[in-house]
Amino acid sequence: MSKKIKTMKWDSVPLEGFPASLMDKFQGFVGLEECTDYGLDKNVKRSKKKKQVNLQASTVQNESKSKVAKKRKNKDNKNKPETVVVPSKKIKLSNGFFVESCDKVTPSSTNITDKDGKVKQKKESVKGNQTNDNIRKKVEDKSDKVLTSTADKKQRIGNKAKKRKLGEDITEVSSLTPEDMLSWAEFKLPQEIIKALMELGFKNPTKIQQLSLPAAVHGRRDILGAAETGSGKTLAFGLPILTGIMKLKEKAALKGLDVYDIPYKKSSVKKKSKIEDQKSKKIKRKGKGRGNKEKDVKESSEDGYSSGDDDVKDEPAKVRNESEEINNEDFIEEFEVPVRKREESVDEGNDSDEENYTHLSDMLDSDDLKSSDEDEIDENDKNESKLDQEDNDADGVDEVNPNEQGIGCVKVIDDVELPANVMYKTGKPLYALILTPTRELAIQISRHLIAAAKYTGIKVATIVGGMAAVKQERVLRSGPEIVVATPGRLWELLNQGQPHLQQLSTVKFLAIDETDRMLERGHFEELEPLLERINSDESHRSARQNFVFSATLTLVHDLPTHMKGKKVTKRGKIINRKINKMTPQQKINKLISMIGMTDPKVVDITAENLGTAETLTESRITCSFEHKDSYLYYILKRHPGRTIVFCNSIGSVKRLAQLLALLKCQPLPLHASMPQRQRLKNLERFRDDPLGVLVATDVAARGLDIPDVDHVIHYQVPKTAENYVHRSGRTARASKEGLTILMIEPSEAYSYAKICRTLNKTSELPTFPVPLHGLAPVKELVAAARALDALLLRQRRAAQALGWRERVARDMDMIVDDDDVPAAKIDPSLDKALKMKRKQLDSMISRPLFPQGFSFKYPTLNDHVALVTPDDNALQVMKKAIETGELKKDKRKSKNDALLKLEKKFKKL
Ligand SMILES: Nc1ncnc2c1ncn2[C@@H]1O[C@H](COP(=O)(O)OP(=O)(O)OP(=O)(O)O)[C@@H](O)[C@H]1O
Repeated sequence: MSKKIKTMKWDSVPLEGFPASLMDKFQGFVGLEECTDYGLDKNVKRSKKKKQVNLQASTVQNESKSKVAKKRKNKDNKNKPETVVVPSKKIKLSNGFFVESCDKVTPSSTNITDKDGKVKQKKESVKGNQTNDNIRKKVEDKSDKVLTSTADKKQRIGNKAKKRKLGEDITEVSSLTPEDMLSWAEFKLPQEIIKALMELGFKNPTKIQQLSLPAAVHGRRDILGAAETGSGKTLAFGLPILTGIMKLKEKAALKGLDVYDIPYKKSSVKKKSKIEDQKSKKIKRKGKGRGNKEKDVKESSEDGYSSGDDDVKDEPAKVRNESEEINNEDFIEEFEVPVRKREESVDEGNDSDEENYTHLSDMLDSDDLKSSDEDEIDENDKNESKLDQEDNDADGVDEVNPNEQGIGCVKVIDDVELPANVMYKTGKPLYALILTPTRELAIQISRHLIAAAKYTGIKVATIVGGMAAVKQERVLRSGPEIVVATPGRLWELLNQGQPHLQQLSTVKFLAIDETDRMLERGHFEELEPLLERINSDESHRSARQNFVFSATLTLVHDLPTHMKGKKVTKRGKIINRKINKMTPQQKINKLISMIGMTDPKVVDITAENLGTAETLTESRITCSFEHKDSYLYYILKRHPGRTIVFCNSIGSVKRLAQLLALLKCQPLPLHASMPQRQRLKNLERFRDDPLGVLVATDVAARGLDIPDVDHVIHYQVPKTAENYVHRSGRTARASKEGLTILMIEPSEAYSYAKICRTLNKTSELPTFPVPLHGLAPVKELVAAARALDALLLRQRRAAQALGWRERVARDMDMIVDDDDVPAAKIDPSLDKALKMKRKQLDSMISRPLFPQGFSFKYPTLNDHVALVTPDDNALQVMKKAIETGELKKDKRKSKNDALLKLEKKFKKL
């Protein structure tokens, strides 16, 4: 040990985020940090000073350099072709921003002159161009009706080069003006948010946004929202959260209060009861006037904003009209809170702080995504802890290089038990927590929020498994106002004592997306303790605003057969164990109590279609198990388009992806046992390819917002009606049209009938038209691919067996000499057969599948040079079939009576 260290004394240091009075509650800390005698901090400061001195010196140099550079730049500019920009409209926003709408913005004159928006606006114009390119490409693909293999390839490659991130919008930079945004005015959202919405091109709120924003923003009510898939639920909770955070910050800054102490929610509710008390007293006093007064109140609440009768949309207005005793201050302002000076560090909002934002591709581009076997199932991010621990070990030296200081810094935390009911204040409050069931959804929601919060300075962090925890911790250290997370990783970091997350019990906003899925028993074991932790402080729980959203919030699926009806025991005793399934109201009540909501407003607009989008066209294909692959291949080839094929298991996804790859369909698999890096890559590739085929499990069923998915194919009947709704909801989003095809084999008839019953379908789904004569050559081709697949499987198994022999020998410390080394080829006949089959398949794929004169508009299923006509559009084909009544005949003729019988049977039950 060096002399310096020997002479040092142990000293106590304040822990980040903990008041000194609580320090003695902790036991088990072994602090070696003091060994550094704060040398690290000092040195950091010193190095900062050094940097400043260097900066000053360099500015003198830079000034002279910049003169030269300017000259060069001018010279360069002279050489460049001049771009003339003619702004068609220039409007000044109330917040002082200028908005121009130009036909061509390359580069805008505003971009050059406007200091504030210089970089951002340039970026936007680039994004806009890329977007246009993308859309143009798609339009060209479809309207030109010609797809050459080279063009197709180029397109795929071109799209790859763009590297947009998951959840990033591809809509064109909108040409909306502030005047177009009037329909948002009634919600009184901050100008910064309106500006972002304008740029996103969101001219009007969607129905769910319209119905939930008044109660959420003005009434500060908890919201239980159920609306069809793709209807904008994310912003229905995102906008109130962003607005609420801005108001809280504003209030804290104005009055010098501690944000932690400002209650947010329930003012309206408490006040409502107070007002109602006063109202009733007044009304009693007024005697005769009572009837009129009541009528007035009722009328003001009948605003069409709620499906229930507990609407508070007009509360502020009502209050003002109603009584003079109740003054007309803003709802937040009404609270008398203990005045406490804020800590200096509270005001941390900084737009330009890029590091505070989590960027998916930042994570992807760096090599800290983990390898395949580290990453298993979303819902159970458990296995990651060990590997991430290694990352954490390195984390201590992340910001300061120990070698530079000469003395390292060691943190030893010995199984610390943090008291659950302690309030943690880090000076950078965590305002909102958003929980989602899948990692991809968390990333997507973050992106949507970041886009809406573009001008607010609010930072959003994404905390998900499958990515290095060290980066996520770093982002958390910067104190983001919003954390979007999956339960597993959040729970892990929370238990590791991550300071920012210790504020979970004081969050002002909690949103649980896809709530019904999240709270399903046995799915997220971390969720229950998480909620316990979040609800551990009663005063904060009751002041917290909660948002619970899903397309199937009020949908209750049938119980599995084993849970209903009579059961005969081994001894022959008959037990009637009929369990009644929950009613929608019971389901909602359960959610309310589990989350700790109070007085929520229920906005359920799923009544008619039970969660599926109005613009969705549903259909089915009934076939034998044997022919499912052929039907699927037929649809993919006959009706090309961006398609998601859903399977019920990881095994099915793997098998199908392998088969489709052999058939040259370029499938992109997605399932929970893939490495996270690959999952995201495949999703991004799928999004960028207008002819992409994603083969996925239900991990992709909920929430994913990939624009312009043309078809959703349920390769297997989903296990529940909820899954059917969510899978189907990946198409027909944001008022666009889409088609879903449910593939049913006889053994799935029961599940199909159950889904129909749960979704109140009075008749069977219409059959998707597939001409049988068109299917014959497809069957032949698929059979050849399957044969090849079987041979490949044999080969893989044999190779695995050989590897196994070698491994066992090594494990037993056996000397493996040359004679023992297995022959490179296990079975020469297998190899030969493989070669032959491959050749055969390739030649079949290259041949026209249909004889000349075949009724299809193009001659082959497999030739990319084939013409694609609008008649090939599956949605149009289906719609036409419905219109012409082809289906009625089909229904009578078909052998699906078994399904109808089953359905009838269900009705009798
Ligand atoms: N006001 C709006 N105007 C136009 N588009 C909007 C608006 N609000 C949201 N969107 C867009 O609608 C699409 C669907 O939104 P979102 O993902 O929030 O749907 P959702 O209801 O949560 O769907 P799901 O139930 O599948 O999770 C997104 O691309 C989003 O950008």
